[in-house]
Amino acid sequence: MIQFDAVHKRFPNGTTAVHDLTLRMPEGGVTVLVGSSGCGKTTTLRMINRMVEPTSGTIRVGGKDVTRQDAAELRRSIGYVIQQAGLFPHRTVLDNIATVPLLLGHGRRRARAKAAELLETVGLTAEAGKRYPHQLSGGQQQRVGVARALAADPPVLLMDEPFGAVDPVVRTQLQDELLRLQKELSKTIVFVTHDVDEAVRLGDQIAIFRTGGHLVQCASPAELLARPADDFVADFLGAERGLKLLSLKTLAGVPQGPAPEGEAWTLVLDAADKPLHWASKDGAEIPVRPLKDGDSLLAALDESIASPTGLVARVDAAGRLTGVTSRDDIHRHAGQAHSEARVAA
Ligand SMILES: Nc1ncnc2c1ncn2[C@@H]1O[C@H](COP(=O)(O)OP(=O)(O)OP(=O)(O)O)[C@@H](O)[C@H]1O
Repeated sequence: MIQFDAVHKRFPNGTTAVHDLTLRMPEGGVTVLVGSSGCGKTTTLRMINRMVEPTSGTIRVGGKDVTRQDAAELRRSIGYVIQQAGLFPHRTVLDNIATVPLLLGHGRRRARAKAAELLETVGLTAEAGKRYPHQLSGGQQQRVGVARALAADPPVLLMDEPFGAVDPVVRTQLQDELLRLQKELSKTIVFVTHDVDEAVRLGDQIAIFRTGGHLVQCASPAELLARPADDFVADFLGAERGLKLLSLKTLAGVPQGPAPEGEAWTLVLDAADKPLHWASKDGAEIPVRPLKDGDSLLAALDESIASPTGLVARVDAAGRLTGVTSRDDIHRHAGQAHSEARVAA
């Protein structure tokens, strides 16, 4: 767990970057820091590993005051990932990842073996390990950055806009990858971003800052979306708060019934019962996007609008049809999700 108590940071030029910050970042969870430019997110992050020293207040990591620990040692025990990956250009990818284990005194062979294992963990091939950073795409470089930060198996990972410089498709892939890794590794992650959708997707809790380094609200994504503390938070989250909330709720538990037969539209399946498309009596075909229980209510709402029948095809993990759900049922559950979030908040 990371605990900030009454932390202030005032730079020598008089700028207050962080103002009286008291914040708890739970162990094994992802805390996302968001807010407009210059509101103190990076400064907050960098005070955790003492790249910036607080003016007053205390920061504890795992119960220990960071200012009482050797700064270099502390930094080695905390993974740090930045936007441009920050890789050493003249070292191979494998050697980049092996840097920290080497610094920690592991032998060269052990450090490289660990690096090879991590390459695979972040979804890169052994061949990529032999290349130099400039020979990789931006998304691959970010994966290397994550692998390098994980190399010492630190309990804490600091990530400063790690996916800010890649296109939206790669960004979504990297987010998925991080969520998958986090399920396995349960690190205590502090993640800075400008992107509200990224925050909602990744955060167990989101801390919203405003200029002057003031923390305005810290809550789970569902709580924030259902009950923003003030107009600043509401504006920051954007006009589509309701839809964002639906992105957090899944289809599991929403009723389904048999697919219609002999009506204006029929759901066509292949031999393995996998939905192919909707077909009308006069031969028109409309694509179908079958959804699984783990897909979001937002995806279901979207598909129910695209579907010519208002019905959403539901499939099991193997892609076989389990039933269909009506637009009305999706609306009802969407409404329920909102009331539950309001009550819980
Ligand atoms: N070394 C420094 N000396 C003086 N002022 C600084 C220093 N570093 C940051 N600041 C100022 O402190 C404030 C907070 O900066 P910080 O980088 O923490 O914000 P941020 O929320 O991460 O911003 P961004 O989203 O633009 O990266 C800003 O006004 C910034 O100009």
